[in-house]
Amino acid sequence: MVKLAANLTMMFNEHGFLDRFAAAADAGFTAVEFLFPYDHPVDQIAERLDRNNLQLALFNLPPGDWSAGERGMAAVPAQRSAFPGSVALAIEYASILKPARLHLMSGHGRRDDPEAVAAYRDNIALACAASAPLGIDIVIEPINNRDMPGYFLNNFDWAAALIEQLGHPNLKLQYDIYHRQILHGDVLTSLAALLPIIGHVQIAAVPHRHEPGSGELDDIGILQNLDALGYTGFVGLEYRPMGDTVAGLVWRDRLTSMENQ
Ligand SMILES: O=C(O)C(=O)[C@@H](O)CO
Ligand SMILES: [Mg+2]
Repeated sequence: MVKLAANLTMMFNEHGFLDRFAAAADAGFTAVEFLFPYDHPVDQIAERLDRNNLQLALFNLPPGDWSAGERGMAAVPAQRSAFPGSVALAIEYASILKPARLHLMSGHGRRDDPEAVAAYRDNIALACAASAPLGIDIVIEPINNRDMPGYFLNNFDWAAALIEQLGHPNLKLQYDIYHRQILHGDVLTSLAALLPIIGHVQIAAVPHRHEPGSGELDDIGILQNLDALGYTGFVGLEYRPMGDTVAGLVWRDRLTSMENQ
């Protein structure tokens, strides 16, 4: 049975951020994830997790100035001096919130730029070293160019080769099925091949990023396949509900009834 984590940045937007924890628990979730906690005092988030008996699957390191279009700092040479401070902030939150994984975003850049690649490798090493004592994995996620034009990490094979080359024991792949399908397709075969390095999975229907099962792939079949492969991590539900979040959860009932067959 796959372990689902509601993504509180995208789901339950009927409520303010801190109230989404109770809404997710009321809807039957036992785990959540979100993109960025940094606008809220860490103790308030910890209290909501605790009060609602929720595990935290994942959140992201600070992305730079999101409203100015920045989407991470790790592969951005001009951000080298700011990067250690961003890791320190993430570790401050993580030491209290205790997520299973932290997602490190690359930012914009080109993989044929040696300075960007060098910054990325060095910054990954720094983030892995800082999170290892907490028992937390760093995950890196290839993101498609349609949603994030110019994003540095936009290739699954390149990401997998880098993870192998760097050899950090706590560096893993964030496999987002939505991005995978848009970038390369071949979801089932690549899930099986990459399973040993996958630290976190996310899902949304392609192409509109709505509820699983509402797009071009058999998302429920893919989740069953992932389970059969022996994946034991979380699956983050990183989708934008078409309407009311709870009403849209009928797809989850279909998954559960198939799992119980
Ligand atoms: O966009 C995604 O996919 C993510 O997982 C985010 O963490 C980054 O926007
Ligand atoms: Mg994702």
